[in-house]
Amino acid sequence: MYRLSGRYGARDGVSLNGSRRMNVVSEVTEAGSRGLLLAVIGPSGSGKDTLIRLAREAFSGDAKVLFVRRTVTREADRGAEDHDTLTPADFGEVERNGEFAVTWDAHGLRYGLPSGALSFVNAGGIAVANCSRRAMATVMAVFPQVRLIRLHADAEILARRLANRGREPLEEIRARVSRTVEETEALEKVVLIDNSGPLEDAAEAFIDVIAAARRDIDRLCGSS
Ligand SMILES: Nc1ncnc2c1ncn2[C@@H]1O[C@H](COP(=O)(O)OP(=O)(O)OP(=O)(O)O)[C@@H](O)[C@H]1O
Ligand SMILES: O=P(O)(O)OC[C@H]1O[C@H](OP(=O)(O)O)[C@H](O)[C@@H]1O
Repeated sequence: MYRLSGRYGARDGVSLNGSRRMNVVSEVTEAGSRGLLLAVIGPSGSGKDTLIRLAREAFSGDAKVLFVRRTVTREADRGAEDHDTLTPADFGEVERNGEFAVTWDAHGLRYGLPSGALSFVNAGGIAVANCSRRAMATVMAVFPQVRLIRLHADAEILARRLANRGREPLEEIRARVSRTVEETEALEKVVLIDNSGPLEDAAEAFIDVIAAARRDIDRLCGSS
C-alpha cells in the first residue's frame, strides 16, 4: 500500500531511506517513550492540512495512529481544516483548565492541541498534528518524542495556492507568505518533503513517513 517514492529531501542527515533515519527512531525509543508526535510544519499553503487529510484516509481504522483535531479561535472551514472552534475567552478558560497539551499564537489566532494527544503518545500511539514552526521548541518541551515533517513550496506557489483556497483575503495571504521563522535548533532534524509538484508525490512521501514511524514503533516497542 505504501510505496517508497515521491519527492523527498533531507536536512541535517535525516533522510527518509537511509540508516540515519533508523538511528533517529532508536533514539526515540531509548529515551523511554513508547509513542511519538509527528509534527507537520511548513509555511501557510505548503499543504499541511491537505496531506494530513489524505493520510487520515490512508490510516483510517488504524487505532495506533491519531490525527489530532486542533482547536483554533476561528470558524472552521471544513474544506481546509476540520478543527474545533472556540472564542478567545473560551480558549483561555480551556487553557487554564489544563485541557490543552500545548498552545500557540499566530496570525492573530490562538491554536491548541488537546491534552488527549499527549496521553495518546504516552500510551504508545503516533499522533499526527499540524503544528507551528515558531512553536516547535514549546511542542518539543511538552511531548516526550517528536519527529518533524517539514513541507516546502516556493513563495509564488504558496501565494497562488492560498489565493485559490480563498480562506484569507489577499492582504493576509501576503502576510502569511512573508512570515519568516528563525532556524532554531528545534527545526534542525526534520524529514523534508517538497510539495512544489503534484500532490500525489508529496502524499506518497508523507504517508510513507507515517508508515515508517508505525513500523518502527511496532518493531521497537512490540505490536499490540
Ligand atoms: N501539490 C499541490 N498541488 C496543488 N495544490 C495543492 C498542493 N498541495 C496543496 N494544494 C492546495 O493548496 C492549498 C493550501 O493547502 P493547505 O490548506 O493544505 O496548506 P496548509 O499548509 O495547511 O496551509 P495553512 O497553514 O494556511 O492552513 C489548498 O487549497 C490545497 O488544496
Ligand atoms: O508560521 P508557523 O509558525 O509555522 O505556523 C503558524 C500557524 O499557521 C498555521 O495555521 P493556519 O494556517 O492558521 O491553519 C500553522 O498550522 C500554525 O498553527
